[in-house]
Amino acid sequence: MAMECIATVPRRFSENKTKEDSSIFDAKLLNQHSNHIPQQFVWPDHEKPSTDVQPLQVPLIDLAGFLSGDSFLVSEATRLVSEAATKHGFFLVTNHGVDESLLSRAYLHMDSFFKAPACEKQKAQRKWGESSGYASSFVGRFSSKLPWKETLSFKFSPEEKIHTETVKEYVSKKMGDGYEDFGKVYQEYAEAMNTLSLKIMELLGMSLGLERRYFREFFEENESIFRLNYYPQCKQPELALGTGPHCDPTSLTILHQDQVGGLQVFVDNKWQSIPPNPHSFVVNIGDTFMALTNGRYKSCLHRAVVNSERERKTFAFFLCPKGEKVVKPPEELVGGVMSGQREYPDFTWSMFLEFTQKHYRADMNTLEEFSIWLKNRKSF
Ligand SMILES: C=C1C[C@]23C[C@H]1CC[C@H]2[C@]1(C)CCC[C@@](C)(C(=O)O)[C@H]1[C@@H]3C(=O)O
Ligand SMILES: O=C(O)CCC(=O)C(=O)O
Ligand SMILES: [Fe+2]
Repeated sequence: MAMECIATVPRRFSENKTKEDSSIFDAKLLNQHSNHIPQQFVWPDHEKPSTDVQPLQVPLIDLAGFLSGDSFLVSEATRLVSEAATKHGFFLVTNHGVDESLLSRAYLHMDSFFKAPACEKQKAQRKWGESSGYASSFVGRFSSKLPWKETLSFKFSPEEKIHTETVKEYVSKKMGDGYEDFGKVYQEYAEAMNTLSLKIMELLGMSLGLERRYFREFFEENESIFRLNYYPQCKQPELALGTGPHCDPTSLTILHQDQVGGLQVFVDNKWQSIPPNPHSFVVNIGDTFMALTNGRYKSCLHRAVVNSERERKTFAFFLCPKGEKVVKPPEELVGGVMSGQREYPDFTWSMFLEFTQKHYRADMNTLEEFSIWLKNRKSF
């Protein structure tokens, strides 16, 4: 990997930062230079991490069992998914068919990128309003409650459907020579997530009493986001958050976390942890899928905490429909035995994504705020 740039020492964080300032967040240097984290990374008391967090029991779905067609295994999988998705939207998937060696290669390459000098990472710097690219500290985007993480996000569409820039082409364009293997492993990972997400869409469709292919066809052509989350060690983890409290605005999130732990979900009025399980993926419903089910399946509040001992790494694949597809629930989930009441307006993912990238920081109210924003736009 080319290291032609000279490591730049990041300018110190000071109170009078302007939004335009793209100060480099180099946690290693921040950690070495002070026992206190910059004020911009300190969260308000009511959002600071809690200490006595217990594990949340989420069902472990045997995906191979579901796909085998065995009637008992199918009914067991659909029952467990229906219960979890109706309550909090989180479940684990095992026997998923993703190659373990792909996972270990993906983690290895993550180290090589996030441990590179800041100016090397900045070659892929996220541009304002864009959902792809490298982001550190988010200081150019938010002025307070900064997440203690660095992220590298890619756009992904299954090539056989619409030819868009692939992950490996993006990496080559942004990072140049020496990143061929890096681009290849994340292209392969994103393709594996696309395959896995469509299988899960079959399971979700059946669990709602729809045709098995209903949601699979809705997402066959997708314009998804694949994100690497790197959470450096933090000197004051009791004051910071790796990722703040939010519901994913997307449709379905497939997350792999390393062995460190830190993902928490707000269920039954308290924060509960999802312990690491290397052989499974954490899957959660997002706002867009909640709208597609007319509110039947829940997009749930969650966050990531950090620690002072170990860095933490996770991969998040966010399945999103084609940008211009209209997001509206099937009649079966609105009429019939249902109240006939629509919970959310029709919208497109491209509008919702633009809302989160240019107008509103995703939190626990994103979908409601977006619905209001849409109505206000229409009344002009
Ligand atoms: C569509 C997206 C916006 C975010 C990345 C994906 C799905 C999750 C969103 C996010 C992680 C929710 C918390 C706030 C956020 C700003 C972050 O911490 O990164 C969100 C992402 C984003 O807007 O970049
Ligand atoms: O990294 C994690 O544990 C969660 C990250 C997350 O929720 C997100 O990126 O949307
Ligand atoms: Fe999330």
